[in-house]
Amino acid sequence: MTRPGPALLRADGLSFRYEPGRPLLEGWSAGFDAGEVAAVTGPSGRGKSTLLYLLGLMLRPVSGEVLLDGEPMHARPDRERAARRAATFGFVFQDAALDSSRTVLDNVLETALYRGDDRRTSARRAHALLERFGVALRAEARPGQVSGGQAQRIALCRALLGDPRVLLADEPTGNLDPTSAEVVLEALHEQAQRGAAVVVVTHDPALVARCDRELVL
Ligand SMILES: Nc1ncnc2c1ncn2[C@@H]1O[C@H](COP(=O)(O)OP(=O)(O)OP(=O)(O)O)[C@@H](O)[C@H]1O
Repeated sequence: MTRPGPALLRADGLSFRYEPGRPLLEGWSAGFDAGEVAAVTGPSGRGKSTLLYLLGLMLRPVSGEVLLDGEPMHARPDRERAARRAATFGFVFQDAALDSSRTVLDNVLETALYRGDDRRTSARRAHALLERFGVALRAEARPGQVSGGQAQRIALCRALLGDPRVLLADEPTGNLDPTSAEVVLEALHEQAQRGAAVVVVTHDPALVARCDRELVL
């Protein structure tokens, strides 16, 4: 009999607090499978963004583990965690987190170039993504010259550029009109259909209703 493999991404007994601070997570566990869009919801300040940082290997838990393909990541050295992050994860930060000193295109290319991907191939793909999300004309602009909603779509382009196996998105439709939000939601589902585990932090009940599962923090 074949047993199901490990979840693509798994949180196992995660505890975390900022120092000094009250515990945000205590023994939190969940699995995220390929092909699934999971929503993480809960009141403001409960630790949803922090959970994404833990899942995305940007923070280390106080105790517990994040497992990628069943492999525990806690004890891996920073350099290996960063390399795994660049190879596996796409991250859409809540405030887009674009570097204002670089053009939009260079922001989208940032992780790909860190990974050592070919610049010309990556740039072609970046242009196609910017086109798809309606921000191609802004490719040579600086992030300070684009709107909040455009910045959010640019951040999504950066996250999708490497065809990530895990896509972590923090309020990815927060600044968007309904039509643009729909385009983003479709992109999240498409990435899941391509075999990614997608985790979306959101306060939007309409978005939650369109996810496969809701985890309430
Ligand atoms: N770097 C930090 N140092 C100390 N405390 C922090 C830090 N980042 C966040 N916090 C605190 O941790 C708590 C959880 O923050 P977090 O952003 O994870 O919550 P959230 O659920 O995503 O909130 P929201 O829905 O408002 O975005 C908050 O009280 C916040 O002030």
